[in-house]
Amino acid sequence: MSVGDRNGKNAADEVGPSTKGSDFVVVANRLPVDLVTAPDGGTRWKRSPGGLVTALEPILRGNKGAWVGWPGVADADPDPLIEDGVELHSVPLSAAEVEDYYEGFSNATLWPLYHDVIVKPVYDRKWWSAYVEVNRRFAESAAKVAAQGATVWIQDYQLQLVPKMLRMLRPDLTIGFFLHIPFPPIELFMQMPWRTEIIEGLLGADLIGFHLPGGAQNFLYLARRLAGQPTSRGSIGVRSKLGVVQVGFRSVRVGAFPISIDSGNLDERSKLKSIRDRAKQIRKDLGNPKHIMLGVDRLDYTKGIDVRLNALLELLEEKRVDPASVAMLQLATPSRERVDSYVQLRSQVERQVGRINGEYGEMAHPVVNYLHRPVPRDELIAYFVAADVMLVTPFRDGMNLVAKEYVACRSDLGGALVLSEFTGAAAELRQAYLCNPHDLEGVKDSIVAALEQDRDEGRKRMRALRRQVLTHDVERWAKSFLAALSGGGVAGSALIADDEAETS
Ligand SMILES: Nc1nc2c(ncn2[C@@H]2O[C@H](COP(=O)(O)OP(=O)(O)O)[C@@H](O)[C@H]2O)c(=O)[nH]1
Ligand SMILES: O=P(O)(O)OC[C@H]1O[C@H](O[C@H]2O[C@H](CO)[C@@H](O)[C@H](O)[C@H]2O)[C@H](O)[C@@H](O)[C@@H]1O
Repeated sequence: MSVGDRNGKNAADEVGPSTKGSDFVVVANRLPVDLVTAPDGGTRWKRSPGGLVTALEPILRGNKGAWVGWPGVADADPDPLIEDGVELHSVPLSAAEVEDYYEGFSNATLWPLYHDVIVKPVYDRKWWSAYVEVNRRFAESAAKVAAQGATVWIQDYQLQLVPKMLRMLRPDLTIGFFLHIPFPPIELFMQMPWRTEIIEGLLGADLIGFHLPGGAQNFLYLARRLAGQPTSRGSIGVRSKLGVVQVGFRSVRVGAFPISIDSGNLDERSKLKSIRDRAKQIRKDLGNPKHIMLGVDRLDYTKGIDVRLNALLELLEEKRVDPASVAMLQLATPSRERVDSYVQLRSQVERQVGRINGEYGEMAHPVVNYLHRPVPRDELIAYFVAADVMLVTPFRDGMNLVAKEYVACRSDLGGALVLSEFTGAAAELRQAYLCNPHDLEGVKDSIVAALEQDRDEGRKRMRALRRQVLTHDVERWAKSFLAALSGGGVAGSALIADDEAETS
């Protein structure tokens, strides 16, 4: 989506809500663009950060659909506009709602609960009320925008009540829901005071998608246990063998659809001379080290940035890595900056960077080059091309698109990927140097193995990784989900109720 420096209110192609409505509507917490305030006080649109936008952008461009979402700043209510043929409809949030619904319930309750309770989730009744109210507003907006019989695809944990709310407003719609983060194990989910409301909210959809079969399986169990609905018994496959929850006369299907990237486009861009030249310049600017190590993440405690910094520090202390031969580049994009756990993480990471550089850096040559700001897309691609070792070490991650992007950028078959087993991507990228982020010695060994890999072994691994990423792109993800939503896919077999499941 090409987003220029346009004023949010005065764009030439603003539209009123279409009278007929759209046949394909995406509903997500964020619009694919953010409204930002310029130094002169005016507003302009800027591309939003994060994997979700990266993933859905090509599909919408091709479908001339509509997108319902928050414009990214409190109290803004821009008129609808058309961007690359896609109608963008804003759902405004007040400052109090940003605090309670977005920073609070979405990112200090659901996010940590669904990511293995890495930090303790906060259960606050006021936040829950805001979540219900904002979900209702998203449902009402989607109900207005969708044409008769349209397909509506709701995205992610911020909007888990929308499927049921929307179905009540518009029973004519086909409703899909996709969860971009892990769906937690039963023992953790049961902490949630509003657990039944969330499961029932999701059951308003016709198809509920997860990245991995394990998440789908967790959901089936909870639908039986908390909503008391019979479910299918068979195991769920990847893009195959859907599960079923019987809700009255409706069959709600449940499946695993691992998301991916626009790998063809990245492969092409990474071969551009301008990007290759920039990659060479980056190596030069870093002092021509033997090895460049790279981390690219939102500054989030799930991503394990602290793990890789600890590993590097110990490797330097143990002289297993020579500070003169490596340069690490860590891009940590600002994220959820007013949430406590994120504020604490920033201090921790910056202390670690300072310690490594204080002890092992040289004048004008720090070991860790740390950037706490977003960089343009082509600059990021040049980082991927330049990096000898890509470090992806989350404690838990729904997918992790960065791992796939690195692979897509390595048509030279160079580079090595160190990848946490606790990412969704690890299920597909088996030829990476897999590691357990809770096992520091294991992480260190994986980093050393990647740094010291034999050229032929590295090429063999990268060739296999690329085969996977180039043949399983974001288009395949969307098509497989939408095909199943429109009736394709193999349903599970016999239905079981909770009492039978407990004994089986
Ligand atoms: N252009 C640009 N993209 C970034 C930057 N930092 C992260 N990204 C992109 O944001 C996405 C992150 O997705 P993912 O790894 O799945 O993690 P998520 O942040 O939890 O969604 C990837 O597509 C990254 O390339 C940045 O500084 N600039
Ligand atoms: O909108 P923010 O609060 O700034 O956060 C950015 C996005 O982060 C999450 O991304 C997830 O989706 C990726 C694509 O499926 C996946 O690869 C990654 O593992 C997830 O963490 C979040 O789910 C999005 O809703 C946010 O927009």
